[in-house]
Amino acid sequence: MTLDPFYLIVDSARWIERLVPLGVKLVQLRIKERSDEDIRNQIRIAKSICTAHRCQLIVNDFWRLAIEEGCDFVHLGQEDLAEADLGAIRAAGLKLGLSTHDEAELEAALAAAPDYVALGPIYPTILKKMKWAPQGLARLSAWRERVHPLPLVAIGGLNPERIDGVFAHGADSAAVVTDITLNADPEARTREWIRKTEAWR
Ligand SMILES: Cc1ncc(COP(=O)(O)OP(=O)(O)O)c(N)n1
Ligand SMILES: Cc1nc(C(=O)O)sc1CCOP(=O)(O)O
Ligand SMILES: [Mg+2]
Repeated sequence: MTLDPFYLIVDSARWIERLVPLGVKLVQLRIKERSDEDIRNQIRIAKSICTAHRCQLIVNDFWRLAIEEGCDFVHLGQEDLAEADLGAIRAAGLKLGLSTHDEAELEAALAAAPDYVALGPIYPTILKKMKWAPQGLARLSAWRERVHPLPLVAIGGLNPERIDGVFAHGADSAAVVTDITLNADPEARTREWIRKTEAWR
């Protein structure tokens, strides 16, 4: 399986409506602290937009809703993984991406036979408080060796200036939130990301 090198992560279907039509091919819907009803509704809208634009939708955390809504890819962190029913996810035909932040998490992730592994935060992130120091690029290269032949996703503090570095150190896809969603012109920044990742596509 291959992943698009530009992996957009957003917190609403509204963002998906705005940015996916620009040519985004891989997007994660990462919604926190909303009712199941609201999240279900946003998954529905996101799925319909992504289908129309041939964009791969990945649902973060809410694997039950993803199954019920006929999605085909979920992302889970280690705490999510501990509580998830992997058998049910697989039986429903969903692909699975997993977060890792240290050796123990990498072992646990590989044991779950995921479809990709993410390593973060590569650089400091302002999106959420994290207990891990920035991993840096050398760690990404080490993960590349360990994760092969699975795709490796880099996440945390990425921007267009840092893209070439993460790919040169073995990432297959660069995931991003605030560099786009907090940008003064998210549409222009999205186009810049698509251009900058073209060489890796
Ligand atoms: C591509 C990607 N990598 C890592 C994460 C983080 O997942 P998790 O550790 O479960 O934290 P939350 O995103 O749920 O706060 C991710 N979502 N996507
Ligand atoms: C959601 C998330 N997970 C991370 C991890 O390391 O697992 S870093 C991160 C935040 C990514 O946002 P930004 O691109 O704004 O730094
Ligand atoms: Mg999670």
